[in-house]
Amino acid sequence: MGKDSRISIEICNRYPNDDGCGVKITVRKVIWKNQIINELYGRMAPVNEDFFGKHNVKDFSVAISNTKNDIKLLLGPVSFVNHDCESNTDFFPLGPKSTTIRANRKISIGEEITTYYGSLYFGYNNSECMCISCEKKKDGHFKQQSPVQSDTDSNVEERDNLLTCAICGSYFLYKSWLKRHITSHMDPLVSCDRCNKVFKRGDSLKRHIKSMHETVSYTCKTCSKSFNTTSNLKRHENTQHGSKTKMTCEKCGKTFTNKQNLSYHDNIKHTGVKPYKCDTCNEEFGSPCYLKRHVNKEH
Ligand SMILES: C[S@@+](CC[C@H](N)C(=O)[O-])C[C@H]1O[C@@H](n2cnc3c(N)ncnc32)[C@H](O)[C@@H]1O
Repeated sequence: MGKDSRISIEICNRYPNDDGCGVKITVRKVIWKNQIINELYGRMAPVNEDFFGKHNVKDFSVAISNTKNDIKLLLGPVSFVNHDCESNTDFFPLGPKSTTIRANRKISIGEEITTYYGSLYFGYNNSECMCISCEKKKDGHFKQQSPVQSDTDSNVEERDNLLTCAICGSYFLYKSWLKRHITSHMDPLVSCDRCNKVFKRGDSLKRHIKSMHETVSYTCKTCSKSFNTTSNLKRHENTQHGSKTKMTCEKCGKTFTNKQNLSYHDNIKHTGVKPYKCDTCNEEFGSPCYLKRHVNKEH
C-alpha cells in the first residue's frame, strides 16, 4: 500500500486457521458510508461441490455465498479482508467475475475493515465464526455448545420452536433443514451407480443424475439444437436468435436484454437515483435486487 493510501495491511493473530501468519486491513483515512474501497478489488472464480472433496476450504481465500451451489473463490487484495457478522462493508459487484467492497457505515481511523462472507463459510449459520461481533454477543464459536449425543435421532432437540443440532449447536427453523445439516457431520454417503462419483447428500446425487445421465432434451424451434434444461434453451433462444432486442446504455455502451435492467444500471452506475426504499430503515437503493440483498442481510 502506498504512503497516501486510505488503508494499510497489518499482522493479525486472532484466527487460528491463519496459522500465525494472518493479516487484516485497517483504515488510515476516514472512509464514509457508501464509499467504494476500490483498492480492495477481487476476481471471483466459481467452483462446484467437488472442490471441497479435493481441497481443504480453509487453505484458500474463499468467499461462499448463501447457497452451496453458488460458491466462489475470491482472489486479489479483497481476500485479505476478514469476516465479521456485523461487517462495516458489503461486497459491491463490478461485473459477473469481479468485485470490490463498499462501506455500509462510516469507518474511523484505526478500525479494521471487515466484510460478510455469507452464512456458510464458518459452518452452518457461521457456528464457528470467531469475529469480534460474535465474541461480544457470545454467538458463533463463542456460543455455549449443546452436549454431543451418540444416537443420530437424539441429535434433534426442539427448543423455543427452533431445532438445535446437538453436534455443533446450530439452530434451524425446519426439521428438513436440520436433517440435511446433520448429514454434513457424516462421511460421504451416496455414490452414483453409473459413474461412481461420491456425494455427501442425496439431493446432490439426484441433481447429478438428472444433469449428467438423464438425457431429456429441449429443442430450439429455430435451429433444432438440443439442451438438457429449459433454462439453457431459453438462454440460447435469447442470445442466439435475438428474441429480445438489445438495449444499449447511451452513457457507457453496455447492453441489456430489457429496458428495466438498463434503467437499474443507469440508476446505480450513472445517476445515483434510488427509487427503492427499505420499509424497515428507509435506506434507498437503485434496484429491487440491491434492496432485497439489503433486507436479507440487515433485517
Ligand atoms: C479471506 S481470508 C482473510 C484474510 C486472512 N486473515 C489472511 O491472513 O489471509 C479468510 C481466512 O481468515 C480467517 N478469518 C477471517 N475472518 C474470520 C472469522 N470471523 N472467524 C474465523 N476466522 C476468520 C480464517 O482463517 C479464514 O480462512
